[in-house]
Amino acid sequence: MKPGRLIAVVGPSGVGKDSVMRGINEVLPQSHLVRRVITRAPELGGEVYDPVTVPEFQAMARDGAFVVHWGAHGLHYGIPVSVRYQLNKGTDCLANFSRGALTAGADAFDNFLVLNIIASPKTLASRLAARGRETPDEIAKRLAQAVKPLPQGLNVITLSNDGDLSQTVARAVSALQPASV
Ligand SMILES: Nc1ncnc2c1ncn2[C@@H]1O[C@H](COP(=O)(O)OP(=O)(O)OP(=O)(O)O)[C@@H](O)[C@H]1O
Ligand SMILES: O=P(O)(O)OC[C@H]1O[C@H](OP(=O)(O)O)[C@H](O)[C@@H]1O
Repeated sequence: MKPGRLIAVVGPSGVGKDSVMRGINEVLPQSHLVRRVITRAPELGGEVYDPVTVPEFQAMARDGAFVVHWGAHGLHYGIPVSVRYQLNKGTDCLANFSRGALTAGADAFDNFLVLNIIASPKTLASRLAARGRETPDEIAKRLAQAVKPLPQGLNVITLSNDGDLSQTVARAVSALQPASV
């Protein structure tokens, strides 16, 4: 059985990674949305995740519960090893990833593809403000980290999400074909 692709969705905070991932999954329900483990309070929403405390996260990392994990915005994020079960049965998996963890991801997964979502600074600022998950101070810090180069040598699809979400999703689905997402 051909393993599924780990599709790492990256881009600046507020660009629409989770929205694009959910849209792709609606069009291609045979794909799998990876549920991350995050040291974020449970009630904050924005994506479906497994909330844990920092000591819990550290114990999980020590015990080998993650394929890849990273820190950003004062939080810890982990991709659970259960993703390997999905990949091994040929399912393509969509994971909200960190640009800083792409090299580790490419090392960890055989079939690794990057979906790089971009948008203008003006779009990012208005979307983060409208989402309302972070404070204005946290939003300013996220915007300051909007530009980050991707590592060389990866298989990358870049798409703008400045326009309609449905159009971005349609372009993403088309770019991900003809493989069996
Ligand atoms: N094309 C779009 N047009 C209008 N609003 C959008 C579009 N894409 C996403 N949004 C909205 O922008 C906000 C940020 O989107 P989302 O949470 O998906 O971004 P993200 O990249 O996953 O952010 P983060 O990395 O901070 O979690 C959400 O409120 C979402 O509904
Ligand atoms: O800036 P880079 O390293 O690409 O991404 C860092 C982190 O920012 C976002 O976190 P959140 O989902 O907004 O909390 C991403 O999901 C990633 O985990």
